[in-house]
Amino acid sequence: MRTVSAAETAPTTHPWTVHAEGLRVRAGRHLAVDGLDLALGTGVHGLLGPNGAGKTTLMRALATVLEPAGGKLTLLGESVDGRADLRRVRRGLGYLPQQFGFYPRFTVREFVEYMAWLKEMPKSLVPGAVQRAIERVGLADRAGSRMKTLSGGMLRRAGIAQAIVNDPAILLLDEPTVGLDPEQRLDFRELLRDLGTDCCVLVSTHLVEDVVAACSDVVMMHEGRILYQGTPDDLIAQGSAGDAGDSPAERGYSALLRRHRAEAGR
Ligand SMILES: Nc1ncnc2c1ncn2[C@@H]1O[C@H](COP(=O)(O)OP(=O)(O)OP(=O)(O)O)[C@@H](O)[C@H]1O
Repeated sequence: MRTVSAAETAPTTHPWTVHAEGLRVRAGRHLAVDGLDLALGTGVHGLLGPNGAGKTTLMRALATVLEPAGGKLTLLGESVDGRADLRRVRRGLGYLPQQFGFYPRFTVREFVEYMAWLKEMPKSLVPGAVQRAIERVGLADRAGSRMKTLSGGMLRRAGIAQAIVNDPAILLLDEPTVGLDPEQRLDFRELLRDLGTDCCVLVSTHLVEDVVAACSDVVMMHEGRILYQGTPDDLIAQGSAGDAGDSPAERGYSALLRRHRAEAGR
């Protein structure tokens, strides 16, 4: 039986949650996203690609931190361009950047509350939402600890808590498993699957195994474009015994890159 990807099961009568056509985005002076087409609906989408593929730049554009330099980008049915009022879209977004800033003297609870306030959440909903987000990432027993006293993995989890506090419709997680120990990674996969039941989650990672375990859809980027989109099973089917990698999914990933580079004459 063929597994169906989230992109295929998304309703066709509604706009995609995330839709890009010929999208171009600059990182500094470099055109890091260059003619990218992408359609994402509800589910967990794993974003893979070699260093410098443009994953972070794409994430930053979807988070409305970077303005597109060209092409079309639609988020939650709203067109994102220089003239757009992005407040409604931003209220529906959650974003964990690769590096995020915080006041070191804030407690975990204060940090997540502060982010809820920045997202313009109704005041009466904040305490409950903050508590729920902190519990979901397994930090309830550290809610009163100052951010500066947390380990790297705990900081990452606090970052995820702030990203989900507003129950976003689009959740963007840029390398969220960096610094997590193996047990936390397993918990995180479960959290991802749970979040993906009613949210469009895009998670960038170099850990192909996390994608296979937790994602319904694999999106692979190379040189600013989408090289491949399919299910984890489809990704695995791309590889063979001779391809580089320690697992069937890694071999599928290597095979796709190898073929693409061969076709491009590199
Ligand atoms: N501020 C900048 N100025 C110039 N070039 C940049 C800037 N930021 C990124 N780039 C370049 O843009 C390209 C894409 O970078 P990006 O960080 O989006 O890739 P990535 O896929 O997230 O990489 P990684 O897996 O290493 O995090 C790279 O070639 C990078 O060197």
